[in-house]
Amino acid sequence: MSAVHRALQTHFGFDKFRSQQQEDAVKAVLKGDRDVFVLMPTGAGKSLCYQLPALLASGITLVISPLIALIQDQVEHLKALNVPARSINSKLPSAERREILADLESESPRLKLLYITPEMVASPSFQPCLNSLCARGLLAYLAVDEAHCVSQWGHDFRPDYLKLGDLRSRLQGVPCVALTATAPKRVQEDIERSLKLRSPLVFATPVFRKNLKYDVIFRDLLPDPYVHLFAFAKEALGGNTAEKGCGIVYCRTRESCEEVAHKLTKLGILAKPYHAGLKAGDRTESQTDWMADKVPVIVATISFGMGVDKANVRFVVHWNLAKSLASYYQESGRAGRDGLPSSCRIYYSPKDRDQLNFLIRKEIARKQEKRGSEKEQDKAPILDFEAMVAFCEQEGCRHATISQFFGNQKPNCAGACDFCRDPKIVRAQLARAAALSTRTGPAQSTAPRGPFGFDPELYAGGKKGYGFERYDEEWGNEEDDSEKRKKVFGDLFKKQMSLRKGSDVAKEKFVPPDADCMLKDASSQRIPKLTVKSREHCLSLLQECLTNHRGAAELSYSSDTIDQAVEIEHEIFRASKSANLYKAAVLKRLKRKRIGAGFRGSSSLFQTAGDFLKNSQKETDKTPGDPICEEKEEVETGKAQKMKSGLATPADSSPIKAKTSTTSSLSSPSKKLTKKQQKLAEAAKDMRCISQYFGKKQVDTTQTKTGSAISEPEEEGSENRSPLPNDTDFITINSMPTDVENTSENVTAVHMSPSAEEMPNQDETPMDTEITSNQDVQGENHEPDAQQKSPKQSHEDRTPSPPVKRSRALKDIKRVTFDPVVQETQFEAVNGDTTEIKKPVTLKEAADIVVRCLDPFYKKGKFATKDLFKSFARFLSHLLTEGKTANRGQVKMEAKRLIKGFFSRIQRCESETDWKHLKVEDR
Ligand SMILES: Nc1ncnc2c1ncn2[C@@H]1O[C@H](COP(=O)(O)OP(=O)(O)OP(=O)(O)O)[C@@H](O)[C@H]1O
Ligand SMILES: [Zn+2]
Repeated sequence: MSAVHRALQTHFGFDKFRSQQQEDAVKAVLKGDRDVFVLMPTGAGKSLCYQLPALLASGITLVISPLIALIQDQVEHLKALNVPARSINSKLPSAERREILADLESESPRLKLLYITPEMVASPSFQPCLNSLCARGLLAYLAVDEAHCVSQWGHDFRPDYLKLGDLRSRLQGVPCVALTATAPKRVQEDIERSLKLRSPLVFATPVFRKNLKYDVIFRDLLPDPYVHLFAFAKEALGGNTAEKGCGIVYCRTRESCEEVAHKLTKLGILAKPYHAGLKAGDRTESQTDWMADKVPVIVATISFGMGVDKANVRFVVHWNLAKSLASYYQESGRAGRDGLPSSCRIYYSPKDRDQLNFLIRKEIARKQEKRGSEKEQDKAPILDFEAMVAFCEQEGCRHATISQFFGNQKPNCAGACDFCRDPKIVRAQLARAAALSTRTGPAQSTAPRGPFGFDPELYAGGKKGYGFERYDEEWGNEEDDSEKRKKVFGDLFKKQMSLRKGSDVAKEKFVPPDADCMLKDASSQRIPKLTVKSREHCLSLLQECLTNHRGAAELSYSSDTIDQAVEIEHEIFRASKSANLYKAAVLKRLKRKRIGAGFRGSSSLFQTAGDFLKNSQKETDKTPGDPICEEKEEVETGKAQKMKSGLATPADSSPIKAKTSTTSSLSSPSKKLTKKQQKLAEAAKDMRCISQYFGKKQVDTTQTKTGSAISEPEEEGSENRSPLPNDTDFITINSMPTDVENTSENVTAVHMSPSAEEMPNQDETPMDTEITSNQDVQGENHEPDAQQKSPKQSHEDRTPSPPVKRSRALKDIKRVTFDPVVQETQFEAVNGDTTEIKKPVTLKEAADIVVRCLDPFYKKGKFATKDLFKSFARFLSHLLTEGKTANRGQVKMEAKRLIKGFFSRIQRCESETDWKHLKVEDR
């Protein structure tokens, strides 16, 4: 037996080395002629690579370790083995410190290993001791544990580790051993450079594990991802004839853990969730049941798995993307530790990618704001994440990507990944995914800007580090809507106040999208002054337009129209150079669609679901592809028809529109508008709708002349001169792009004078209705807006009113509502209370109302499936219309009451039986 093996046995009690790498590394260190770099996974036994040589060499090994806690562990462990190891640190009692220093100063110190933090190494108090050891040639090795801390690319970067380069220079002739777990190539290079390792011998555990089969499935392309996952898990576990095996599904949120576990169990594989939201007892039970093979699948956030070493993990699924390729390798590496074939799969979704990308950037920005500066290291999480995304979106061997990422040679995959097994399938999947999304590159949506791609001013300060672990725990705990609203209001208010004080708000603070923001490129600030809220509002208009186009029978508001609207909005966003051009393009889309939409050929106020279906079918036949893009203007579509078609946007429901609606439906349902008139009216509505949301400076020439309102149109890119709330962009007539020039002129005309020529029915509106509406607007709706009003606006509100019509038009125009939900509610309240009082809602209208009321619940995961959501919406719509003649307001109230009652009794809708009782009890 060699001296090394004997020492291994005597001092550490091990019969053999754990791996060839470990033995080779120990021997290389012992030889002492070269620096050594040890790259092995956690738990592989790296420490032994310097501890054993330290015992065999003469002199002292100085071990740098980043944390006192880690040091204490190591020292305790070595002391228990009777190895003379000590540490000098700030927590050490002074008597002990004196004792250690005395030993180190002695002629032949007893100590073999001295553990120390990088801060202590650099501290003046330690310098005499260090110099003395150096001068007397008593330093055997310099060991740098957790060497990745030296790299700015590493997630644990410690500035004091950089000083180790200087130390290294002072310790000429003392071999250095750097140790870290598997690290990306660029981190390895950084370590070598920073620690001034001289052509080190590298001992690295190869990352390639041929028993692991990697693949990526695009989740959005699947008809039912849960069924897909179930089939995969079943196969990986060996079907029914399986010997005991188990699997892990990693999710980012608590909700998805619950959801996936529930689905798998329902489909036939017992699965338990594991996340920080569970009671400690339940969490432990999930883990112990899984460890004991009582439950085959654990569905967990990434907090699960630390220290879990289970050999028979047959699959590791990532339902959500990992934050970096390094993390993914580590997490997926929990599969197949027994060496048997196992599978690692990612259910990839670009939406998921965008969300995580946003979170990562937000976290970095938080950190930057906290520290007040950007640093090189800020780039690391982005690059790591981009590597993860590239892994999913690539056409190439997955194993090769991982190996090369960690600086290993390209391995012989031999069909252990989807690409090597069948590249055609991977390519086909990518092509389908590309067709589904207009997006092409991984980092496109949040293209880096500024030195590190971030504007540190963008986000609020954070509480701790990058804290990625928080993603898995807090992602699902979003503030509720009212909180968000309050925040938006609060921010606007503050901004207003600072403007009033004349403070210099040089740069608009970008309000980042909420976590559940559906916009693509949501955090992009490419278009100056275009806010997320504005975009979201436009999205909702497009979505609504699409929904109405398709019809309530499909109840498509909830899913595919959303996706479609998201695509259209994004397309407009990408193609627009300025906020005004963006808005004009949205307007154009809405306008086109509206003019062509509605219930063609029908002038009846009442339409059966059957008629509706027929109409929408006709429409579908006529307009293949993008329903918004393909227009067919129909001159004969009457106002009443349009109103009835359910194209009710917030502005559609405005008093002006309500009035028009009433009169048209009461007095002249068959009255035809000329094509131009119709365009004018529609443009007016659309413009008002968008403008109201954008909180525009609506230019009314009367106002302009009297100087009581905004006197100058805002110019593109100019600073805010307006005292109006600044969440907003401004549509002004002068700055409207040429392609909507006619429209904007007409808008002016309508706003200036909603005369009979443009809106022929208005004159027929009874005055009392008008006044009532106006009072409603003031009485019910001013309150929420109060904070946002500028002094000027308030002043205007107090000035004597012009004639009623104009006064009301101006009220609408000046109204600044930042929250589309609030706005919508307000307008609907007006609408319901006054103008449509006698008009019974159709099934389709009821469906619109129901879907809108129900949508927030769906988004909060209150429905087990989308189908359940649709089904429930359908059920409620029928319930609310069958044998009843209620108006919109009543239907809405009733819908809200039913939904509220429903969810007060159940946590989550799991099946159709959940609402069976509704008819009996609640109606
Ligand atoms: N040759 C060996 N035979 C058996 N056990 C070993 C051997 N070498 C090390 N070990 C044990 O393996 C465990 C992990 O070792 P160690 O803590 O050195 O891992 P590591 O690679 O440094 O991990 P980390 O990255 O967490 O620091 C320890 O309990 C250690 O005692
Ligand atoms: Zn491969």
